[in-house]
Amino acid sequence: KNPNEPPVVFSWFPFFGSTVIYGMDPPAFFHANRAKYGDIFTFILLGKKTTVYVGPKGNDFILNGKIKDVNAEEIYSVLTTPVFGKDVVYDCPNSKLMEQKKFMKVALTTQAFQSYVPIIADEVSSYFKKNPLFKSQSGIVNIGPIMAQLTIFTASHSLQGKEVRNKFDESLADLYHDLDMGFSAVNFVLHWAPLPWNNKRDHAQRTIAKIYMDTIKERRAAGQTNSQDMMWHLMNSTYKNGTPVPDHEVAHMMIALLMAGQHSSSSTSSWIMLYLAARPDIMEELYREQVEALGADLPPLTYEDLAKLPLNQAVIKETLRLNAPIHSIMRKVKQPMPVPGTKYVVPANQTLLAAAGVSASDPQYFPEPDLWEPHRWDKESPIAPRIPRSDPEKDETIDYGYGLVSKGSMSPYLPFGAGRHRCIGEHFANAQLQTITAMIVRMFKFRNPDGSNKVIGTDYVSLFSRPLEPANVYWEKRE
Ligand code: HEM
Ligand SMILES: N#Cc1ccc(COc2ccc(/C=C/c3ccc(C(F)(F)[C@](O)(Cn4cnnn4)c4ccc(F)cc4F)nc3)cc2)cc1
Repeated sequence: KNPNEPPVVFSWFPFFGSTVIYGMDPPAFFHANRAKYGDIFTFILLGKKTTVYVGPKGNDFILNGKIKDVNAEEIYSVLTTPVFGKDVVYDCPNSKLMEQKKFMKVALTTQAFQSYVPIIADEVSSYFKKNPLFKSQSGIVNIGPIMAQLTIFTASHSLQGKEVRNKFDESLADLYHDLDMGFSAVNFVLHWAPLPWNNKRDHAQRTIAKIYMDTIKERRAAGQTNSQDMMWHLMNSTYKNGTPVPDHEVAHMMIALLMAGQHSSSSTSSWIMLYLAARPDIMEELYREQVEALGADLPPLTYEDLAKLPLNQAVIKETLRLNAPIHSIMRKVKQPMPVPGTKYVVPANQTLLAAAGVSASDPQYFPEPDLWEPHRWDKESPIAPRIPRSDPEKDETIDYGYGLVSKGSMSPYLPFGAGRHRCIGEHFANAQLQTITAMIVRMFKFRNPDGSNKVIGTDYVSLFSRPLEPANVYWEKRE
């Protein structure tokens, strides 16, 4: 028992340690051990000492850690590089990732969102018109696969471009599935294993990358259009050292963005539909909110309309509070890290784990934390979040090379992370999720098949937490 290191979670097993008990339900594992040991404790994850530091201080310690102290790519690259492809994201120096995030962010402008919202809205309406499962007036459907299809159609058409969207109706869907098989938690540990699916993953990665590179050549030959999509921006970007972004890096960044957006948004949109089925009253309120704000004839949705629908926005915010798709953010410790305010020093070569979701369900910040209640985000709500309003000066923002990001160091609500590795897809994700939700509210009424207000449990085994399957919803069309 080393007094200079955080307490270690007891376990009977050498090597495996607490891996399985953590892997089955990470939030339960975090809460149970926080009660026993406090905000900072170490557990053994597949032979690796992993120090968890929860709460706003822990989030700040890990997410705003200095680049000389904490490293993301050494942990994530084994998982992401075989799926995305080489030379991008975690297969390059962090300084290059910062430039790549700047290129991506440049493409995610208000003007781009203004063109994306009608595209997403049309994809949603035509999806339900075409899908034979929704021919009748009402029925029961397993919602996960529906939202996964909706997400890939809406994200590929808006963010990736029309050519890519059309290819999802042909070969790309199966290739994407093979690639996706490689994007799983087990590959975190068995990435080296010649597992059958890893060969399919590698073939899919090369084939999809080639599809993107052929599309890039076609577009170059056709000459500049005014299209807003991500591919054009990446194709016309140049690194600080004067090198234009090579075609293979454009293709690999497009795959990275496809994977990021797909898993995070399909998980979140599935949760949203399950919460609306559990709370039909909220779904009715959302419908009335649109009628009052946009008119009873419900005109085609625009990007500006989304800001007129505060409850619609709160539904996404509240869902991400309870069901953030990334439950564990991990970093490799590069040199000993003294923990401020304690006698602890986290040794080099250990893993640090930030679990931002723990403070998002802490009663100290969110009264009745386990209650999914979008109205808690209303001004005068009795269960309003108690987020220490760190005054604007102190709520420092910092620029790592891709624009100002809030350090978010005192916030108990960080579904998009914070600091150097913070998400650049937040605004796209919100526009996509708000549009999908608003369109579905227009077409359907949901409830649980048994009429209860229950919500299904979480599958933590895959890389992104998502609802257990099957998760059935009773739906009926609004006349
Ligand atoms: C609900 C949707 C989403 C959630 C909850 C989410 C969450 C996160 C989180 C927690 C991180 C920080 C990871 C870390 O610190 O290790 C992150 C990073 C990132 N996300 Fe997202 N994300 C979402 C959607 C998206 C979308 C749609 C895109 C792309 C269009 C995207 C692209 C990225 C990128 C490029 C990073 C930077 C990784 C790094 O700098 O290391 N995300 N996201
Ligand atoms: N027994 C057992 C047993 C033990 C343990 C477990 C489970 O243990 C764990 C532990 C950690 C994790 C971490 C999730 C994790 C991290 C990084 C990424 C990512 F890098 F991929 C991402 O951030 C994703 N992203 C960002 N925004 N949207 N998506 C990203 C970044 C940039 C980019 F361009 C594309 C990206 F998509 N993805 C996921 C998941 C499961 C199960 C079973």
